[in-house]
Amino acid sequence: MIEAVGLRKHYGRTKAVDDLSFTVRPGRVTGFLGPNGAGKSTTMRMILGLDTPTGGDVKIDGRHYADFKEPLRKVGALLDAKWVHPNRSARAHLKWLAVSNRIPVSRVDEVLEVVGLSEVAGKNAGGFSLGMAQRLGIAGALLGDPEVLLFDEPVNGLDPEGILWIRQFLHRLADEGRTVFVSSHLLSEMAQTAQELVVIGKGQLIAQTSTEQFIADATQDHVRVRSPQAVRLRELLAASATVTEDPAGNALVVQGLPADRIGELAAEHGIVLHELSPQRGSLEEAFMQLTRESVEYQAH
Ligand SMILES: Nc1ncnc2c1ncn2[C@@H]1O[C@H](COP(=O)(O)OP(=O)(O)OP(=O)(O)O)[C@@H](O)[C@H]1O
Repeated sequence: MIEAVGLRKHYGRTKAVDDLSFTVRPGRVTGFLGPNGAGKSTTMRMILGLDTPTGGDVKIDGRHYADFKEPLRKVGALLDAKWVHPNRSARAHLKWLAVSNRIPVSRVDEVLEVVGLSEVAGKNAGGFSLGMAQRLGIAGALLGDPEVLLFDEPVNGLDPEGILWIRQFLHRLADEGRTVFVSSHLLSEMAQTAQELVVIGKGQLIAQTSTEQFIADATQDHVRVRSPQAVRLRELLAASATVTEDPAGNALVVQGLPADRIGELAAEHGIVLHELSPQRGSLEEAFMQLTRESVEYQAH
């Protein structure tokens, strides 16, 4: 379990992380979500003891990262996939990591197998595609068979196949009971990957909730209705719903009544409908709206 309490990191006048508290539990994939510059990487670096907090605290199972005698056995992390010696083979890179962390070298071939790199293990990592480099980074994170795993933007720049592989792999790690904390600036991606979300904007917590709940709260369903008797229909619906017009002014936008009920009401009053279509709010729009609000809220 990862627990941050009142965590802060200030760079001069920039509050990269500002009084941030959250908890990441085992057995689930927890998405760490926020727009670019929200403070995700800074927070991850503080979890790993690579940055010292200006204030507050973050602990892993009640201890600071630096207090673990063999940290790679407790926490594995992928912060930058390009962090590898270009002239070293994948196997040599992992062996070096294993030896310098007193992890049995036999583990190297195991993790290469787990991430599907066994066949290219002897090739220079410098020639790897981004997807292969990500897999090698993940293999490094898994060397110590850690309970806690941190991944910073692991799907950035990957093709759909690579994204799917990472998504399934993260689920597998969580199903094994590990704590999996993965950052992204894309809500649509996280919606498919994470079961829990920690959402931040401008270094502050916006929400910590299940992904399902976050999406339900963030997106508002509505129904688009077109009718040649729009004025009458609008009066009728306004008694039990919120009715506005779409920006082009050629349809009513109804919130608070399902499409079925709108159709029934129109029929009961002999109103002709040309369109009756349920709409779902866009995840990305809702997310941008939420994070924008947090910025404005902070400014006031
Ligand atoms: N070493 C540093 N010195 C000064 N400012 C920094 C430093 N590291 C980060 N910042 C600033 O802190 C803020 C948060 O940055 P951070 O990289 O943690 O955000 P992020 O959410 O990971 O963004 P991204 O998705 O772009 O990686 C930004 O305004 C950034 O410019």
